[in-house]
Amino acid sequence: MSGRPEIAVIGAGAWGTALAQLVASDGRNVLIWAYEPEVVEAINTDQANPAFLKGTDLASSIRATGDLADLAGIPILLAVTPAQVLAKILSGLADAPRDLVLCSKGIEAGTGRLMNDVAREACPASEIAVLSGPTFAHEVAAGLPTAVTLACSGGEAQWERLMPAIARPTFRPYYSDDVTGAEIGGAIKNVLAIACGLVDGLGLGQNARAALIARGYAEMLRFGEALGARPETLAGLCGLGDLVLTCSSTSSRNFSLGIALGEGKRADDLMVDRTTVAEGAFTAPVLAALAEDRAIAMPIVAAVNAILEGEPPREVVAALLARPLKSEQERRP
Ligand SMILES: NC(=O)c1ccc[n+]([C@@H]2O[C@H](COP(=O)([O-])OP(=O)(O)OC[C@H]3O[C@@H](n4cnc5c(N)ncnc54)[C@H](O)[C@@H]3O)[C@@H](O)[C@H]2O)c1
Ligand SMILES: O=P(O)(O)OC[C@H](O)CO
Repeated sequence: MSGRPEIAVIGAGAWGTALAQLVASDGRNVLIWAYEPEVVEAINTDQANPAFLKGTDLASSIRATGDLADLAGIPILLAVTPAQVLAKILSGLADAPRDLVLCSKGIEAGTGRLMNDVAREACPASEIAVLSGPTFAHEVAAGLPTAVTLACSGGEAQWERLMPAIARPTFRPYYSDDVTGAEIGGAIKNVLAIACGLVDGLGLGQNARAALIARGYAEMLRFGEALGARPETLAGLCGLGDLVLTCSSTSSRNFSLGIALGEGKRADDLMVDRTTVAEGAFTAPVLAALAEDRAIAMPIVAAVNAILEGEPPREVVAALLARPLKSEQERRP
């Protein structure tokens, strides 16, 4: 790499690495921060990240570091860590005016904060944006056509700054200024994907899966409304779009986790040795608690949480089906 990087990526999992490859595809210098020293080494030595994105030859303009201090002065940072460690990692960054684009999907356990709340507190000088949508990392890394929501707290001026950095011929961001809506879609679809995987694992059929997607979307809309998200945001790529992708493919870690739970494996055993992140397992408890505190009817989210806590899936499903019949627009459980 010659010259100062214009973009940095924080987090070298599958998605951070794919985004680095995407933004480097026009020859831009990109610096990626990785948590594991061996990932830094593999990227700098072999232009590869076999631990998290096997089979991709990374662009020569991508370099890696394990030192957050190296990111100082870079005007655009893409934050792509697991949601539960974002606060800790951002607290290690020197605060400075810059564009901070949040690409993680989840809600912080313990605090109930969305990622933009986490980032505003850790990096008050930054302007926050949220990039979210139906995006399997391996497809983006392969240059397959993809579209996302890019919600900019800094409005159109920030969008104009970010476009040249992020849009590419096969990667189409769509503008929004609804940062909260963009985040809620991505966080909740992970929990609903576990629910749809459970349907597969339990052999409950495709009617049940379609019902869960539609009724899960109703839960997403109710939660979004309570937090001030716009329904049209949730009807877009970052909500419905991502729900459709993640609830129907074994490429989704969340969907696959649901299948394994439905087949009778225990959540504790499935989570213990994981190196990749299934965010829905961390979001489900905090989301279920937030919904209960605010009296937002989210029975599917509560059911997923109960199964993650060890309740037998078939009993949880039976209880879900035994609820009183009601209007499709009813807002109570
Ligand atoms: N993979 C995808 O297709 C995809 C697409 C869109 C969004 N996302 C979101 O991006 C975020 C990152 O997911 P991913 O798929 O890139 O990760 P991954 O599952 O591929 O890898 C796990 C990541 O967690 C990091 N990690 C583990 N423990 C850590 C710690 N203590 N501190 C800091 N980092 C630690 C690892 O370094 C690695 O980067 C998640 O919120 C995910 O929902 C993923
Ligand atoms: O593999 P998952 O379930 O984390 O899904 C990845 C992306 O969020 C899909 O948009």
